Amino acid sequence: MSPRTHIAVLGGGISGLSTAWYLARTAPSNVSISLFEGARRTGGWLHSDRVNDPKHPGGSVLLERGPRSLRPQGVSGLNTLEMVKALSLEPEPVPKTSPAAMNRFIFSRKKMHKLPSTLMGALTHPLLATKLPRAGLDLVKGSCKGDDESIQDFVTRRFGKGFSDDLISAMVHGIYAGDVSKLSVRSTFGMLYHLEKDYGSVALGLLMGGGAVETPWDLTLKEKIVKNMPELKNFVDLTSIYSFKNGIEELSRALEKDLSTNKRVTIHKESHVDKLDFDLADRNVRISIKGHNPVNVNSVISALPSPKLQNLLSNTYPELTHNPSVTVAVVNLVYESEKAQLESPGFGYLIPRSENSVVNHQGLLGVVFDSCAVPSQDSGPSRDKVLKLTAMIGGHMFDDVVAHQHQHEQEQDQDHSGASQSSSTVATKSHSNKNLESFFKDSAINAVKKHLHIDSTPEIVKVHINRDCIPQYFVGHLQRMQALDQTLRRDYDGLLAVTGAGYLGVSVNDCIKNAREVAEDVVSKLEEEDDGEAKLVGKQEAITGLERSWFL
Ligand SMILES: C=Cc1c2[nH]c(c1C)Cc1[nH]c(c(CCC(=O)O)c1C)Cc1[nH]c(c(C)c1CCC(=O)O)Cc1[nH]c(c(C)c1C=C)C2
Repeated sequence: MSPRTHIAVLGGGISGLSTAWYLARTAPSNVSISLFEGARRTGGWLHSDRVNDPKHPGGSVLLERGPRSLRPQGVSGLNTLEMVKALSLEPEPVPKTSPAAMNRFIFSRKKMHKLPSTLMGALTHPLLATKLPRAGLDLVKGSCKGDDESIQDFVTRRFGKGFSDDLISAMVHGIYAGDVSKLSVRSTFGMLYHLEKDYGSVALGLLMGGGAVETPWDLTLKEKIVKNMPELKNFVDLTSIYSFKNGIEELSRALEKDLSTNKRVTIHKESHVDKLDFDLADRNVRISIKGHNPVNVNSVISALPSPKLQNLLSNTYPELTHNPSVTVAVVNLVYESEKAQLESPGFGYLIPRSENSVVNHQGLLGVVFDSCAVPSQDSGPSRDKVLKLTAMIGGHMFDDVVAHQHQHEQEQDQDHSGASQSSSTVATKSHSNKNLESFFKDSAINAVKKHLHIDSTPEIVKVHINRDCIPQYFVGHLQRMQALDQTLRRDYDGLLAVTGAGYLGVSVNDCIKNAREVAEDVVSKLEEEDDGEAKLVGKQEAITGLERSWFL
């Protein structure tokens, strides 16, 4: 029986791989799936490297570039765990009782402070003690008049000026590497928005047990997973975060391996998709690929960054290009543990915006204590003999930091040569990139000296600049996603759906859950024909991948 319905997935990141995987698990056998991976996935934010340890022959350390752990809690956490089990991966759990689970810090006013672990803890945090009388405002303040506002405006309106400068801006650095004055409160901290809308006060709403943001689809999914895999409950109850021996990237590798053994799935590696042409009457999409013959399919699910999708379309959708993505420089530092120890073990520390002009003019977002956060990833003699730290730099401050550094370089060059630069642009650029990496390296080492009092020289230093790695949900994001939902439905009638970190959640768990939702929805639109085979048909409620934007 030859396949009659062909679905294409664009993008080889965790969202694209998960979408293809869920399609392969749920679509009837006559449906074929093509995954166009695009640029090399290993260049991405979820990449892990294993590096030989020069001081301990035979030993190796794992260096991560981006998020290094997953949370098992909530419906999205449970959903990822179910995938982990289905792929026979072995999670390395970090128990709730470990220092990494209990101690997250914020460096402010020359001191480390423990980050609160609950929203109520945040409202009564010592860093905010002087502002507490204003926090009482939350109980009497009215709700936001519009549909959205920045995190800073929300927090200032409810709790008074200054709240967002310390605690909140630091937390926003640790998840979005973003700017509290630009990010949408509704899309990033939906719980706060809903507590205010439903109870008129964040504190009151919390006391009343409110704030959960779960769609009907989430609730059904949770019920299904808990019923089918009751054994996950124990793991969730005991585990704060988990990773894998070879890092988070094990998940993408396992998905790719599983897909490559499935006869219905074709993986087009390093395929550069140029253009998408839609024929609504024939229900066909023509995919043009650089250097290859075009491929015709019945439906496309794009898991590409949204500006990349815009480049493939004839129509213009401002919603795809409104939000920028930030660049984060990641500096992995490996010290010999005999010479370098943490005073307070934990997950790491974050730097708030308010510290920026004082100690953090170099754009430091925070530092992860890797060997404490996810122990057990280093092998052989390196285990327990290294202190691994990762500094994250830039984010929303990246361009300013780079501009500042270039200006500094030019001033130094002029001082040395007494003349302005005359080298070619290319030479200047590569020279600057090298200088930039060495600047990030020095910034990271100096920050660790200053904040953690670690003076020894690191044995391994790796700098990686993750370009455009975290999409920034600016104010009005959800409304733009709702508008996009309507226009995609109108213009493509189910021939194009979208998923990925640029739309409805940046976390790995969100990306996987949203991939599942779009894949299962597309499969549910397959209609059985007289001969018993399944075919994709156009319908009033064609799938776009953005349906849940109406429930958030
Ligand atoms: C210092 C900067 C960063 C640190 N992690 C990230 C940045 C930019 C990236 C990141 N962190 C989280 C996410 C989303 C979830 C995911 O995909 O796993 C992303 C993209 C999770 C996260 N990290 C912190 C918090 C409070 C959260 C939310 C969920 C959770 O509680 O796990 C805090 C945090 N991040 C970093 C540090 C050093 C830190 C706390 C001390 C590093």
